[in-house]
Order: sequence, then structure tokens, then C-alpha cells
Amino acid sequence: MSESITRNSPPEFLESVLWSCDQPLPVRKDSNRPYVTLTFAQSLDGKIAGKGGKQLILSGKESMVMTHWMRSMHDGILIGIGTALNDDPQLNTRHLPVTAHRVSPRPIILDSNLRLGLECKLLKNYRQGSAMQPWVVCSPLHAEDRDRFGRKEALEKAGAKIVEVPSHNDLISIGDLLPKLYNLGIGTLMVEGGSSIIASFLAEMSRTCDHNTHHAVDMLIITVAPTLVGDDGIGYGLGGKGVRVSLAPSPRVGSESDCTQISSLHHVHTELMGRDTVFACKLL
Ligand SMILES: NC(=O)C1=CN([C@@H]2O[C@H](COP(=O)(O)OP(=O)(O)OC[C@H]3O[C@@H](n4cnc5c(N)ncnc54)[C@H](O)[C@@H]3O)[C@@H](O)[C@H]2O)C=CC1
Ligand SMILES: Nc1nc(O)c(N)c(N[C@@H]2O[C@H](COP(=O)(O)O)[C@@H](O)[C@H]2O)n1
Repeated sequence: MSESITRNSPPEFLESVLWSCDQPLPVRKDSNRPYVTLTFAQSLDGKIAGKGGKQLILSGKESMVMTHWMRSMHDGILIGIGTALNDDPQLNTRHLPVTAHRVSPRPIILDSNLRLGLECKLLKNYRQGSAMQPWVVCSPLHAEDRDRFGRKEALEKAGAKIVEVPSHNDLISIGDLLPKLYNLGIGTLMVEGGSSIIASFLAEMSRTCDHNTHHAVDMLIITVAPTLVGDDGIGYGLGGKGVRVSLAPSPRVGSESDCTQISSLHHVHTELMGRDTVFACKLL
């Protein structure tokens, strides 16, 4: 079996691009939000799921184990309600060797209207004592909002903690979410998807860079699997018209005149993991 699958500590490259247990967290200009790692797996044609959102196992064994190491390194793991309903994920570190010190992050679900199922694996695992309590982030509740109050109560009874954060058009404001999570003790946050969440974080990243304010994402770690999904598959956008994220320096992305550089991603590492390629880029 490959050494990367059986080792008892994270792959070296992960510790070098993120942090290792015996190193302090990377210093950021702003300290009122978590360190944010945006990460997902995609096909060669840029798809993260199949037709109609069908969940695809794109990562091979080696990169999947790497993803579970990454999970173990973060305080929280964030997904959108689309992924929670579609995939019913566990978001734990079960692919790590039994001999490794496995710590699973706290699941955080962006669920503006409290649609999470009471019998989902995230809640079941918590009730069985094998996972941390999931936090469900919703839009602020108002007194007249009886249906949502009912769902809030049901979710709390099922084990969830409900966190209210301002939203616009039913999308939780990322700019308000991050300081809130930080104040609740999330120092490091892994954002796993899905498609709309990736687009929102990339858009927020672009917006904050554009205005030269604090960034929303620190590190982008993308696994690319050598497979083609086809046009029916689900991709991810950059979260809006005119949003462009370019690599800097960027000799291959076009001339200055045809590419407005809103934000700069700096390539820090490329790692081959089995048949997959993992790219790590950091935002400066
Ligand atoms: N290949 C990979 O690494 C991954 C693939 N996926 C795939 O992604 C697909 C799910 O993607 P989506 O349907 O887009 O669901 P999603 O997981 O991105 O959730 C989107 C929903 O979250 C809610 N939301 C609240 N605040 C939001 C905000 N600020 N920005 C965006 N959404 C917000 C909205 O109700 C929205 O419809 C599934 O097919 C899943 O298998 C999901 C995660 C990782
Ligand atoms: N790294 C990675 N590779 C893939 O091929 C994937 N499909 C995903 N998906 C993400 O992992 C979640 C499933 O997690 P569990 O196995 O249930 O712990 C899924 O919902 C996506 O967030 N990731």
C-alpha cells in the first residue's frame, strides 16, 4: 500500500502549505476571522458533480486520505445545504489509519431556511457520540416566522446548534459569517463546497481583494482527477459577472488589456497523489 495512505501524520506538503502541529498558525493581517482553506475535487473538465448533482467520487484513495488529513487539521468544516441534502456527508476523518490521531472538525452547514434533515448522518453521528455538534447557520429569525421557528426547535431537539447570521436574498453573508465563527472559537475553517458555496467564497475573495480589504480565503487546495464528466456535470463559477481570479504573475492568462486582475492567487505547491494532481495556491 502507498506510504501516503498508511502514514500517521499529514502529507508533508500539507504541513508546509498550511501549518504543522508544532508551528503557530500563519499570521494574517486581519485577526477577526478564521484562517480559511477553500478546497474541493474536480474533473479535468472542471466538474465537481455529475448530471443533476449526482455525487461523484473523483478523488483517488491517496488524495481522499489527504483530504481527511486536511479535515483533521481544521477546527470547522463548512458546506452548503445543497451538499448536505444531496450527499448526506459525514465530514469526518474515517479514512485516516486507525493508528493515527484522528480529530474530526466541527460540521458547519449554511442553511438559510433550516432545511437540514433531522435524520442526516451529521446529526446522527453527533447523537451517537462519534462527532462534534453540527452548527446550522440560518438567516435571522423573526417573531412572525412560525415555520422557521418550528424547524429551529426540531433541529435543536435533534442535536444542532443554530447560529443566526445576516443574509441577502437568502444567502448568508460571508463577510458577517467569518467573524461570527471566529468569535465562537473557529480559528481554522475548511470550506468544502458545493458549487454555490465555492462561487460565493470565490466572489467574496475577489470582492475583498478588489477593495483591498481583508480577504475571505487564505488558501485554495484543489484536487484534479484525470477524468472527464461531460457537459451535464455540475461545475462552479466565480460568483458573478466580471469576477476574474488570475494567477500572479500571470504570463499565461492573457495580456493586461484583456484580463482585469481583481485578485492574485500565488501558486505555492503542486503534488502528485496517486493518479490525481493537487494544486495549492495562496492569496496574498
Ligand atoms: N467534488 C467536490 O469536492 C464536492 C462536490 N460537491 C457537490 O456539489 C453539489 C452541491 O452544490 P449546490 O447545489 O450548489 O449546493 P451547496 O452545497 O453549494 O449549497 C448551496 C445552498 O446553500 C445555501 N446558502 C446559504 N448561504 C449561502 C451562500 N452565501 N452562498 C451560497 N449558498 C448559500 C443556499 O440555500 C444555497 O442554495 C452536490 O452535487 C455535491 O455532490 C459538494 C462538495 C464538494
Ligand atoms: N475531496 C473530495 N473528493 C471527492 O471526490 C468528493 N466527491 C468530495 N466530496 C465532498 O466530501 C463530502 C463527502 O464526505 P464524507 O465521505 O461523507 O465524509 C461530500 O459531501 C463533499 O463535500 N471531496
